[in-house]
Amino acid sequence: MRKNIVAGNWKMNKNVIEAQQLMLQLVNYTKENASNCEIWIAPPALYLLMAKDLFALNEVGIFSQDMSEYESGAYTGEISAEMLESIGATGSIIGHSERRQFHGETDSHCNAKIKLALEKGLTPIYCNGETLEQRKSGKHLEVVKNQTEVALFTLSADEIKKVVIAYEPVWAIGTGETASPEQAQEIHAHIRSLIAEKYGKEVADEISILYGGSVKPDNAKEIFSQPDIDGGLIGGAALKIEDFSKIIEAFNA
Ligand SMILES: O=C[C@H](O)COP(=O)(O)O
Repeated sequence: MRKNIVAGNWKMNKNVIEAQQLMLQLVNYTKENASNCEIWIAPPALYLLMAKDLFALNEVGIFSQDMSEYESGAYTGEISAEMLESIGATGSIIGHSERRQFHGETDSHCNAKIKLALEKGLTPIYCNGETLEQRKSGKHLEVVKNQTEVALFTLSADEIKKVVIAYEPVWAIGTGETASPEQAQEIHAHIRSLIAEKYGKEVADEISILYGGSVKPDNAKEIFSQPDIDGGLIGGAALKIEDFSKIIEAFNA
């Protein structure tokens, strides 16, 4: 079901004490403040169990930042969908551009991971987006189309409805440069229309599409107010409760 979501991707930040402190701040924040969106966090994998414990009584979704395309076995360093399911995780980020850039992840890998996640009842947050070069050469719509088709279009209508998509232009990640609300809206509408063409409008309208790339307290409201933008996947600004909470509050009237 389409919902408004603010998801924090902590990436490779915070030692265990700092992670615990930020989680406790978020536990307190969510106890004291009602919000008009779902709140999800993706801490480093090492802290997922701690997150499950600390948020046991809060409605905060707990996500891994990646998961394996393999089911189980001799894959050193990997975390499986089944492991995530077994600790009660909500889901996993899949295909983040940093995984693509530094670990050679492709949309075919994403497709395999998404299927495994769905089989285990996990919510995949599938990330896509173009590089600066691709945008400058006017290929952004085509790139995102290709990514979306390869990663998602082998899914059934029932399956794709359970996927959350995060459009993250690579040139806006951690750079302080944000896509304008209009640029982001253009791609979000494009993704939704691709899904509508393939699966029908009803299915497309059920899918939450998040924007990621230098979302901050001072630009969140304008970005989230676009008709096809259902929230954000937040990096740097998810690392401080003051910033993250203000972004959550961008959904308040
Ligand atoms: O996963 C989050 C995105 O990569 C955005 O990161 P950022 O908010 O630091 O630009």
